[in-house]
Amino acid sequence: MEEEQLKMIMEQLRMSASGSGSHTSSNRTVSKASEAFDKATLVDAHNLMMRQAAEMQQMNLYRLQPAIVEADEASVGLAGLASIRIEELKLGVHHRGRVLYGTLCVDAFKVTGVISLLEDDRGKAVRLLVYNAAVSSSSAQAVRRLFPKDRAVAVKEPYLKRCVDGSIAVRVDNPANIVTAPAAPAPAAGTTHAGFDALRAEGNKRFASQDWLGAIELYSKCIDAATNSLHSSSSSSVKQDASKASVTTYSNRAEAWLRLHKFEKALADANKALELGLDSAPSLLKSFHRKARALCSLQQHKQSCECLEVALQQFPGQEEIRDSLDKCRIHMRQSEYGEYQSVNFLLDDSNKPASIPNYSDYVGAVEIRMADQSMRGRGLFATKDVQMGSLLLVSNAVAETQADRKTVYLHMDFTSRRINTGAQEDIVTKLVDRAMGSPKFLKQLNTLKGSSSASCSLEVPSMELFKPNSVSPFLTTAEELQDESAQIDIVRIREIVKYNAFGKSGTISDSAGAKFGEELADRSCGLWMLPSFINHSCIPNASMIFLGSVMFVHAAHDIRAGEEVTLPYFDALVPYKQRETLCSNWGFFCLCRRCEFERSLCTPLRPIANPFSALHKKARKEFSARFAGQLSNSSHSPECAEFHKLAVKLENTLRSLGNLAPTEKQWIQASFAAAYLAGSKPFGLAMSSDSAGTRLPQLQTLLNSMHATVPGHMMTFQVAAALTQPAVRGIGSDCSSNLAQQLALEVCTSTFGKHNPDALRALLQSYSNKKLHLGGY
Ligand SMILES: C[S@@+](CC[C@H](N)C(=O)[O-])C[C@H]1O[C@@H](n2cnc3c(N)ncnc32)[C@H](O)[C@@H]1O
Repeated sequence: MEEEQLKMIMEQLRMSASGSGSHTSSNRTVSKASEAFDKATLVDAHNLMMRQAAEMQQMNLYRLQPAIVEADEASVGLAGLASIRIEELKLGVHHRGRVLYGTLCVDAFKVTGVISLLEDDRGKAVRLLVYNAAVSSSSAQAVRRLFPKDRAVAVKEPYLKRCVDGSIAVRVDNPANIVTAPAAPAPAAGTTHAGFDALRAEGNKRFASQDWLGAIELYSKCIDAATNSLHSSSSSSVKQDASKASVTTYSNRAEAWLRLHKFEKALADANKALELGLDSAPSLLKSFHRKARALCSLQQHKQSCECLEVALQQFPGQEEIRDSLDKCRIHMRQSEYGEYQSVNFLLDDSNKPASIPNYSDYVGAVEIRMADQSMRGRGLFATKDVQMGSLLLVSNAVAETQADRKTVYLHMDFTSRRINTGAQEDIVTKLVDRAMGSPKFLKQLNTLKGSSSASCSLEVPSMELFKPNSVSPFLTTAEELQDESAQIDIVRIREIVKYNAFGKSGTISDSAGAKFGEELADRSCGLWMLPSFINHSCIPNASMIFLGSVMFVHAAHDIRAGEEVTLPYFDALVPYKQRETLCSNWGFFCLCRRCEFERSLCTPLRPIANPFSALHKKARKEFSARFAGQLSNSSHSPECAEFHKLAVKLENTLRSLGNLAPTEKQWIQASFAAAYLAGSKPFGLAMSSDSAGTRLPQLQTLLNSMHATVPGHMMTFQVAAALTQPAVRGIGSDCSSNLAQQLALEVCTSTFGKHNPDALRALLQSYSNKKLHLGGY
């Protein structure tokens, strides 16, 4: 990416995001409110901006996914807000307790935020800037559907700001602060059979062109018209037509909601279609399927199975339902008993991201409790003794971004006048979108740490909220759905992302933490609900792997009942100072035994730690290159000699430190593992002792240290996999011993969970052959 180009684009966007570009000729500096709210002038400016935005998009240099957060933005309920007119709005004021009603009088478009124009009942207009609305920037259609022309809207607690060019606009950072009125009722033509069919057919056309919102709008009109006819017509044939039309259309709308990942709405529509139940078999079948899919996506696998069992009773010969039921039962076993056949996928030669199966959530023998050290807040604890490799939980990402190299996520902070980039911005938008219409999801989300304030005051939420198949008492009530967005607080959501989201590709720069929005490298990032309660340790007892966007957490060592489950938040196979910085990015200071010990050795280790930290990335790279099948290649990077020297120096320092406990020595060796590896015989320099005769630890000894310190680390697994390779065994290390082979299997169990020895060996072999491509540290 050309930095200059990016800077230029950001600047253009910054201008247009502030209202309109100062380069737009038709924009004048306006000072008087009466001029500022003149509809004709504003429509002209709007149309010009829209054309310019389209031109910019045609340049198609980058796909920009911007999001902006500025003020404190908790959304309140509509009830009790007093209305305010456009001319009464005051500049720079957040009109608390007020609501602005109006009609969207132009086609909306999106640059950094959605831009539209709101007209009130006095014919005055004001530009509307809506940020963080989850509409794909590439789809002008989706923007128009979300903010349709001629639609009545209410803007809660409007905030009027002056833009850089002098124009003024109502700025909305939290999309939950805009309530769009339902579409106008269906025209009279819809009250005949042909009319219903026409509306539904038009909806189906929109559906076929993947305009889900457009389809939903037409389906809704069809349902309204059918319902009106049912109530108002005296003709029994019209009533029958109306009832048939609404059953099919509810079912179709359920599918459109499914496509939009609005599972609660999909479930409500599928339920309605089944309740009315007068439909012909194909539509009824589809409704069962749609209900089952919605329940499955809501992690209600038991209910999903029940739904399909009822369907099978009604349609005994239906193979499709039988197939779905079989699949659903697999999910049921996953979610209830943790029975996953993930190893099959891991060992499948053709394993590709696109073929990753759907996995259900699972909650094993863990619960949330207050952590022992109160400043750690809540943590996840084992409820019984668990063995190494036991599955603790499986969690689907609730929001994830897998950005490619062409996608740039922008964060424009107008308060600090900074523009940052980071995939976390996209997560915020996705979470807001998901929270709209899902009170249960919002409830779950709001249990996560979302501020820097005292961790000890955090509440311990009920585990029922996170367990798959648990419905009651978190059913969505009609009341909750009425003002579904009332609780969405975008500032809090942004903070939640800051404290809980992380990258999964396993490099230091990919981890999110408090580096929110600042790293161009933050391209992959996600949020997992229950795993967000797991605290960090530099000597963790759990490990995580990702299959697609699903996180599997295993016990990486035996864990006793009542013990806290911990994970490394970052690559913890690095020396103390690096870990300290990474912890501080997450907003805490680590008090684990390893950190306390290494802190006490900062002075003697400094001559090694400083040069190592500068070269650490190179060491990792060298190791990875050597590991990736080039072991026979005798060439190595010039730094290898440097790593070797550092490793020798470290061994001598450890010796001079006298009586270190074996665990303490292992911690230090693990911190500098990359230096040992890149400077060692099999992976780097072809020698294992220096001229003075200092011997470096054997590979197996080093592996033991890494495994004892950060089990489940990908580099640890790679070393274990290498131990099983003849190329490494042949170098005269102690790798061929049974003990070494046993250790390799143990490391594999820590990383991938319990499997039979043959499967573990196959995994080690498969990794050696580079067939596995997984996230994790
Ligand atoms: C993903 S959350 C973990 C759950 C959190 N403890 C809670 O109560 O919600 C990350 C936050 O937990 C706290 N934390 C995690 N590990 C910690 C540790 N080892 N020491 C102190 N605080 C820690 C920090 O405040 C961090 O920002």
